[in-house]
This record gives sequence, C-alpha cells and structure tokens, in this order.
Amino acid sequence: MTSLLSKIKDKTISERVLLALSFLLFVFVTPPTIIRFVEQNWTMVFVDSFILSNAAFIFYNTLRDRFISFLKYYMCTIVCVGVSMSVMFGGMEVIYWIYPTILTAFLLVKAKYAFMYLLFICICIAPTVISSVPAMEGLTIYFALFGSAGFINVFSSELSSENRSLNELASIDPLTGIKNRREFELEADRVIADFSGNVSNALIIIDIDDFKKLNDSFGHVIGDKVLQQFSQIINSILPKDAAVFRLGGEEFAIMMNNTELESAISLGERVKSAIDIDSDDKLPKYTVSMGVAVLKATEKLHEWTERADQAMYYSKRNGKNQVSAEMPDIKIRRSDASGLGQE
Ligand SMILES: Nc1nc2c(ncn2[C@@H]2O[C@H](COP(=O)(O)OP(=O)(O)OP(=O)(O)O)[C@@H](O)[C@H]2O)c(=O)[nH]1
Repeated sequence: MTSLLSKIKDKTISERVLLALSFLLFVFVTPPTIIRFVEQNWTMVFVDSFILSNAAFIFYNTLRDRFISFLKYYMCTIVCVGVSMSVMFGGMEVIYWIYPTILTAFLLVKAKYAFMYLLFICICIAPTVISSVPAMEGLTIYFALFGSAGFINVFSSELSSENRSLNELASIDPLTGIKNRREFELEADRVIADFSGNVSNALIIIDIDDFKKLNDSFGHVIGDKVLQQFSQIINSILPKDAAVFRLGGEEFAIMMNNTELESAISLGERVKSAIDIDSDDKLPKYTVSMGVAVLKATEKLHEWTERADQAMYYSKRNGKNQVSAEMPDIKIRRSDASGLGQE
C-alpha cells in the first residue's frame, strides 16, 4: 500500500488523472455489472466487462509507466465516445457530462487534439440538440462548450508549464545540469520493475579521486568547475541506451540498459581516457575510480548499488584510476592498463 502511494506521488498531473479516471470507472461500473450478472443480462455484462478490463488495463499500465501517451488518447477516446453516446441515447438531461469530459481531454492530451475531441462530441450530439431545443438555445450550448474549452485550455497550459518547471527543479542537479539522485532512484526502480532476465542492465558508480585534496589545493570554485566539466565529458561519450546521474558530492552513476558487463567496463575505460584527453588545460588533472555491477534477478535497488559501490571501493583500495566489476562467481574483476585481471 505504501509503495502504491509513493508511486502515485511521483506521477505527473495527467498520469494522476488517468489513474483517478480508471479507478472511478472501476468503482462505478463494478456494482451494476454484479447486478446484471445476477439478472443474467449477458449483453450488458459483456459491455461492462469490456469497460472494466479497459479500466484495469489503463490503471495497471499507468502505474508501471507503460504506453503512457497511448493510454492518454485511449482514455480520451473512451470518455468522449461514452459521453456522446449518453447524449445521443439519453437525451439533453445528460449534456452537462460534456464539461468534465472536456476538462479531462485538456488535462490528458495536447490542446489541438482536445479541441478535436470536442468537435467530435459536438458533431455526434448535433442531431439530439437540433431535435430537442430551439436553434438559439442550441447555438448557446455550442458557444458555452467552446467558450469553456478556451478557458480550460488557458488554465491547463499554465498548469503544465508550471508543472514542467517544478519537475525540472526536482530532477536536475543545479550545478552540473544532469539528473540528480531522485531521478536515479526513479529510473532504477523502473529498470528493476521491468527486469525480465532477457536483457542485461549495468550500473557504473563513479567517484572522483582525491577530490578533497583538489578542493583544498585549488579551492571550491575550481572543484565545482571540475564537476561541471566532468559531467559534460560523460554526456559527450554516453551511448544511446545510457543515462548519467549525479548522486551527490563527487559521486556519479551511469545506468545502461541492454548492456552486458563487458560493454559497461569498456564505457568505464572510455570515461577514464576521455577525462585524460579532454580535460580543460585551465583545470587541474584528476582521475576517477569506477565500479560496475549488472542487475541480478529479484535484486533490490540497494543491493544492486551496494555491489557497484563495493567494486568502486575495490578500485579505490587498489590504487584508484581504474574500473572494477562485481562478478557473480569471481567476486571482483579489475580492469587496468594491462587489461582485465581477476581476484
Ligand atoms: N567543490 C565542490 N566540492 C564538493 C561538492 N560536494 C562535495 N564536495 C567535496 O568533495 C570532497 C569529498 O571528499 P572525500 O569523501 O574525502 O573523498 P576524496 O577526497 O575524493 O577521497 P577518495 O574518495 O578516497 O578518493 C569533500 O571535501 C567535499 O567537501 C561540490 O558540490 N563542490
């Protein structure tokens, strides 16, 4: 329950809307489904089961961060078709349901698509409106619908731009401009949740060597510049399936998806040579120690990082400026100028 709540806490507004709507669909459709089942009204049981399975599909996949953009359009289509059919078959009494539907569309999809959904609803309900109310009243209804959509659009674009800035503040390290520890934990949780054993995921923990000495000798401002330059160097050599994070202080992590241990070790070696070659002449020379660990089945985040940390400390103890890897059987494998060694 606690982990479910913490997952929901990390969701964006539109993802929360998806969760809330699919949950509400479930809550409201389940009781009539049971009644219809008892009454043996099989057609309606079939329709209700379709809605319930869709609600469950959307809720489950939103929680797991899967197909999010598809789910947003899918949910919009379900609610817009649903509300249009309600007005077509239920008459003008249910027309007020269009307002929350428009709000939903603007919170879930881009404004131009939300307007298209509204246009779709307006076309579908036109025969009911024309046959039920005088022309002037019909026009007023359409005017009110598009007017409300305009206001909702202004409000939701303001909300999403604020949301974007807040997300950026919460996920980016201000000194280096790369993702922070919070983002690392979210990404690692996603990787662990999706782990199937078919592909390998590697983690490299990187710690700058003797950073205290560097700060003491050259000052904190230069220390900060080294951290910034180091982040730029890593970003410039990062492969497509990898992301870099600053975990804090002078400690960084690279998360690599679809990557075997050997490829992670060779990226570590490339980091080592890149800082040697690309370092700014105005900044002091420095080295880094690295530890690599590949995710094991059923492993938790702290166990995975602990193994990569142990390998990194092994690099430190063995003279620094090297990459070590935690191996399932051999325990530690060290990479140095003379190639891969074992212990
Ligand atoms: N300039 C600067 N220094 C930082 C920052 N964050 C942490 N530090 C410094 O990083 C240093 C880390 O020192 P230690 O943990 O002793 O590690 P180390 O000197 O690198 O020693 P080894 O890890 O054994 O190589 C401390 O002096 C911190 O003050 C930062 O954002 N900017």
